[in-house]
Amino acid sequence: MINQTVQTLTIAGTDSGGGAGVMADIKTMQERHVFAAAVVVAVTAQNTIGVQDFMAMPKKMIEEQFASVAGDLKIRACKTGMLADVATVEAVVENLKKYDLGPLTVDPVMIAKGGARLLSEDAIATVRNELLPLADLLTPNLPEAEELTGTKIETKDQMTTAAKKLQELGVKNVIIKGGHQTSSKESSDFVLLESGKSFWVSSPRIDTVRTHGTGDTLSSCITAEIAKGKDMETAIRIGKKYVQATIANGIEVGHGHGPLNHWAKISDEEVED
Ligand SMILES: Nc1ncnc2c1ncn2[C@@H]1O[C@H](COP(=O)(O)OP(=O)(O)O)[C@@H](O)[C@H]1O
Ligand SMILES: Cc1ncc(COP(=O)(O)OP(=O)(O)O)c(N)n1
Repeated sequence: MINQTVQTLTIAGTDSGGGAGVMADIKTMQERHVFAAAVVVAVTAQNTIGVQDFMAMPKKMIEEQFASVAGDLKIRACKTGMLADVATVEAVVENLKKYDLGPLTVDPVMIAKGGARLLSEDAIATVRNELLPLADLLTPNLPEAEELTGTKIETKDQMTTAAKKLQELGVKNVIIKGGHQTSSKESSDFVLLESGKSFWVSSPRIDTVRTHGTGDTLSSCITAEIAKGKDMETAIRIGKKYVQATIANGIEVGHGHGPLNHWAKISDEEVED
């Protein structure tokens, strides 16, 4: 008898250009050897140059996708990405409460690298008050952590304080990503675990414009590792190694912020599944 394949779910928006959102999530999960399903909550017309347009899915369609997935698959871990607006966040929260989809990683996507808003301003409070308390892991970048905590974050000390504030909002584990700190030679993310343990995961900053989808890739890799049964710290460390490899081994696609190389491999001891 064949063991059941580890199944994961992304709940996010699509990227027609293939670099971010559901597309980056599925490529990452596939590369990390788990099966990926998707509840598409928004569709974007997007490429490496920017987001040209987007449309959120109607509530009924979101509900039906959740029912289809939960009615057939055994999801071991899931993640959220772009959630567009208040109605979409509320629909996702309702369905996350309804079905057992395993540990939840929330990537609170707000603004794309090109500057386009992927979450309406009035939906930030809904994410903070309704979605965050459901999250096993929250993965904000610096501007997202600033919005969610209502504080300016410019220093490492401010990152650690913000992580504590985010935990107070009901999130179990937090990783604040430092990718936007472009003046630093290292790309350092701060992790605060449920146990109170905290640490930095750092890697050399790579000087490239090909960083479209870094946040999605990190959060979906961590989700895949959690689904495979890795503990939170190990899953985060593998996620960081994988995202570094996908940036370091760049591919040439498009004319703007190019996508990552999801084929990039990390060494066997980190893959160990
Ligand atoms: N130029 C870079 N070199 C190395 N790592 C990077 C670089 N840019 C981002 N990262 C890493 O990619 C991950 C995603 O970070 P970030 O870009 O801040 O998220 P987002 O895509 O959500 O804005 C983090 O682990 C961060 O440290
Ligand atoms: C549909 C969609 N979802 C998420 C993002 C943002 O992805 P992220 O990994 O934060 O990468 P950048 O936008 O910062 O390149 C997106 N662009 N589209």
